[in-house]
Amino acid sequence: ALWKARRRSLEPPCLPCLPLIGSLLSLGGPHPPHVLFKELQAKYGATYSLKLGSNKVIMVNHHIHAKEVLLKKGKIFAGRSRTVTTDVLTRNGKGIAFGDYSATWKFHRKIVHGALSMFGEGSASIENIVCAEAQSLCTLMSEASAADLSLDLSPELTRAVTNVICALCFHSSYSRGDPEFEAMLHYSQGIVDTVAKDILVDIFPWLQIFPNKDLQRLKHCVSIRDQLLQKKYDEHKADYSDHVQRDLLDALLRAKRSAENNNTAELSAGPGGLSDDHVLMTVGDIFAAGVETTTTMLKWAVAYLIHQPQLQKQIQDELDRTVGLERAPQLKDRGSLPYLEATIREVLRIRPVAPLLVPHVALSDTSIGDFNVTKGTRVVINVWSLHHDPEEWPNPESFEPARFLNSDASGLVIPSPSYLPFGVGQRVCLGEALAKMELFLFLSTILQRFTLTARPGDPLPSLEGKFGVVLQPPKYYVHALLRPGWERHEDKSLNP
Ligand code: HEM
Repeated sequence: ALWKARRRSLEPPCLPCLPLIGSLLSLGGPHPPHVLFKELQAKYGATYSLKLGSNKVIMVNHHIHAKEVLLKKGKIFAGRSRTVTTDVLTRNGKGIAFGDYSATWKFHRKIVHGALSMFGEGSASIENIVCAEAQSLCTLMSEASAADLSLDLSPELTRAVTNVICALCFHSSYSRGDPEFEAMLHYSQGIVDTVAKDILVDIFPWLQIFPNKDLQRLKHCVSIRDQLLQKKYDEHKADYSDHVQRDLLDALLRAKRSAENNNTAELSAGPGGLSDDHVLMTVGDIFAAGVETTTTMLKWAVAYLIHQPQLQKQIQDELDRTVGLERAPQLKDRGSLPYLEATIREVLRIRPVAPLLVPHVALSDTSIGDFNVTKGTRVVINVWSLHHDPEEWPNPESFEPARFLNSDASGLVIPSPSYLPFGVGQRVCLGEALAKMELFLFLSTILQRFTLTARPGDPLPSLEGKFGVVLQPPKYYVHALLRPGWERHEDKSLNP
């Protein structure tokens, strides 16, 4: 009994010397936070804590504890903390990503999940939207290739991915240079930058990287965003019909109306239901969570492909065999392109875009393994540690898509439970299916046509991440070479 009592009162080892950690940790410094927190395991074990005034943070670096937090005790750890910026961004927590766990939040998440799966795998429309964006990106790359120019793909990928999200949320698509679209690109960047900084400061206050002018910038960007969202919302309300669902806004409007007309327990969202603010903030969330992440993963994938011409060749052989040159790749080809799928999985492993997920908060007193956890504690899952655990991933820093292939390379596997690029459980990424679809369609469409190389005379792209908003590859230029056999397809877009 004594032993049990002792066991129960175990506290995770606490980092003793914050000024030291604080000085090691600076965003521009040699150790991005996730790397430093991985290294500290050697001294403190895989689960340890940091205490900062009244805030306590537990850092989880091993998959067993990570799954206890996210799955086994997923509801207990489903909370989020509020910060100054998330309150500004989400009208005091009315979105999903930063909304605290509640009846309204659960209802809200369920509606959005349903609406997204409607557009998800198996359904044609979003696939067509993504394919069209991929084709238009390829046209641009062809023009550059014909003029022997190299491209910074970053803004082009951002534009393409933003257009997909615009189509999904309010069935509008924009051409280059459209003022509304340019405004959107601009404010989105401002929002993602400031919010991500503030989340880091919430967990690691000593970083002190969040000056007042960031808050000013955020407020400005949010007000521009809100005007645009309000305009779209008003338009949707004006021509809403119960019988047509054109996009996510329609789906949310319908859910809101049926909840209002129907007070059954199942549909009830708790006091207040879904307000107009909730609907607007959902769309804001999808933009904030869906653009930068997907774009960044595409940039990492291209950077790694440039490093591995052999891998490009393997994927292209696969494409030539299954898709050929006469049509564009489609989602249904996914099962017959294992090398490409394995490459996507490996990119998500080696450079997880959200290496610390979004911090979770314990909603009541609980435990992780033998360690006590008190209500209100923030829990950070270090996915970087999970994905670079040498026990689970031999040579973790080496980029080897074949890890995800079965022994005769004919099918896919997930070789370790230490793999959570989208999180798991109550707070799992809502856009996982959409993001995977985009990665597959963009990369297959590009590789069908082009071989990607560095700009002549340039070194290969750096594979070191810059930690800021998300884990970003430094800027690089791509020299895209049209593949043999493609000349005759020029000026003609392929239909899926
Ligand atoms: C490759 C691209 C993406 C990656 C790697 C990614 C990863 C993640 C991760 C790690 C989380 C946090 C999980 C947690 O807190 O435990 C998350 C949350 C979220 N993601 Fe994604 N994401 C991606 C794309 C998208 C897209 C395209 C959308 C839009 C539809 C999206 C919408 C969301 C939302 C709404 C949340 C908040 C969920 C919640 O708090 O309940 N994500 N994502």
